[in-house]
Amino acid sequence: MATPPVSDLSTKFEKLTPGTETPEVVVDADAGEDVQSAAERATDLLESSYNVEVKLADQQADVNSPLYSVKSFEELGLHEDLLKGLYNMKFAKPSKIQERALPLLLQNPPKNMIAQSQSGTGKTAAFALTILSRINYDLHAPQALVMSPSRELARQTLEVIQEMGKFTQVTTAQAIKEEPLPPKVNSHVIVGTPGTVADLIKRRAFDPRNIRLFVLDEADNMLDMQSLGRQSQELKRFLPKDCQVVLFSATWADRVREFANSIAPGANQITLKPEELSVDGIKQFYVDCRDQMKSNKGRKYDILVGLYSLLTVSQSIIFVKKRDTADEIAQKMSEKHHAVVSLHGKLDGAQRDAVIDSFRAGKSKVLITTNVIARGIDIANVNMVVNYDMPTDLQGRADPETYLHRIGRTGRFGRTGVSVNFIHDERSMRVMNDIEAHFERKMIQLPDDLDEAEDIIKKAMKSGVSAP
Ligand SMILES: Nc1ncnc2c1ncn2[C@@H]1O[C@H](COP(=O)(O)OP(=O)(O)OP(=O)(O)O)[C@@H](O)[C@H]1O
Repeated sequence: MATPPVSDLSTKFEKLTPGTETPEVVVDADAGEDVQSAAERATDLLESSYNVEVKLADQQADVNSPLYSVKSFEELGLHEDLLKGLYNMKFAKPSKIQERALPLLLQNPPKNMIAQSQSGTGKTAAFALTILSRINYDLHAPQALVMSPSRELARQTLEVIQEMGKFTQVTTAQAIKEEPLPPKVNSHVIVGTPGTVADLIKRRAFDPRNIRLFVLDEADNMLDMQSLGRQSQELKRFLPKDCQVVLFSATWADRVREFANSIAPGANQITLKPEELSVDGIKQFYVDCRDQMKSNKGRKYDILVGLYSLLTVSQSIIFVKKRDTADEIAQKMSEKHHAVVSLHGKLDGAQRDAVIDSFRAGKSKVLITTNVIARGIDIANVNMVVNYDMPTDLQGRADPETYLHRIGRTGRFGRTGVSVNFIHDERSMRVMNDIEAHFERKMIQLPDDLDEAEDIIKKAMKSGVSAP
């Protein structure tokens, strides 16, 4: 059965609660998450007195902002039920990536897409709208497959699709580790991690021949990780030849571009230069702990806690290299009465869900984590990101892509936020300098005096002024 043209869909729609037809799918063994975890090498801060500053209207009026667009959602030719969904989510205007990508994504015959845009600029909505525009709602079978690198991101993306499609008949299923698997999946959209989706296909839980859209979110990350890249490629072999392949990410290291081109041949491409990637609303700082640590005046951890005891931050995320460090810091900060949780690959699925849900609901104020949720997670109240350990690759070299994704957990869609790097030795300084050089952006040193540092961070959070 053919998909009705975008403008014809209204006649086909009846109200239906998303997800009522098919229970959410869940499975076992998920290599996606395991691989992600293996790569983990890498307060209630008193009462919050700062509200996250949002100047969306101003930002969307600035032609140089990635949030600016010439057009409206109506002009992008979206169906009125999707427009309703967008307005219900309080989306007034498309962002630049939405304005540029949507006409290309919706053209017929469909063309593949490899797209890049800064963190927090609305890439999810761009592919979610494409999916919701392309589904044939009369056909009760999976037609879009979305791959995410982590269970947290898969769950979040699923919710976005459900919310955006609230006024359509869309049905969705999630394919993530440790969840019960129905023998047959009939939902229009499956969002999952690659290993679990592969498992679904292996078990013939759905017919892949109906898939018309294959989306790899955070695609560079998946293609860069050998087993995920292989899995994604294998999955693609089961899909129809004319299936539209859509790859989105904020970062595209050169080494994965070739792979991307092979998985999405002939794609339309939207790219940015490294120096265009930094989000202006995120002010980037560092504390140099080297002298204090040398003179035994304080350990790195004491400096972190000292900073947190002074700062009033809405919510924040602290990134560390090892799972044990995450747990240790969480425990010590809890003893100091901060509302802290830790999240990493050692936890089981239910525990991970409980932790992220509690943080999302604002019940905990500080999330300490490894790279496992460095990408995609969208929580508006996060206004500080701390790199307790600088992000490095397995060889100990600077990992600018992970750095950009980590700090991108703040400053979402025009909000302001700060990031603070903890520099404790020559190596971490070198890593930071390499990241500065990569993005052509200097980070600002915070003074040793924590009261002064607090003052600077406070102003940065309020001002929205870019770091030089
Ligand atoms: N046109 C819009 N108007 C208002 N808000 C929007 C619009 N598009 C997206 N948003 C909101 O902006 C936030 C960031 O969007 P999203 O998570 O899609 O960013 P992203 O580009 O995928 O980020 P990342 O690179 O971190 O994955 C979300 O809270 C989303 O609801």
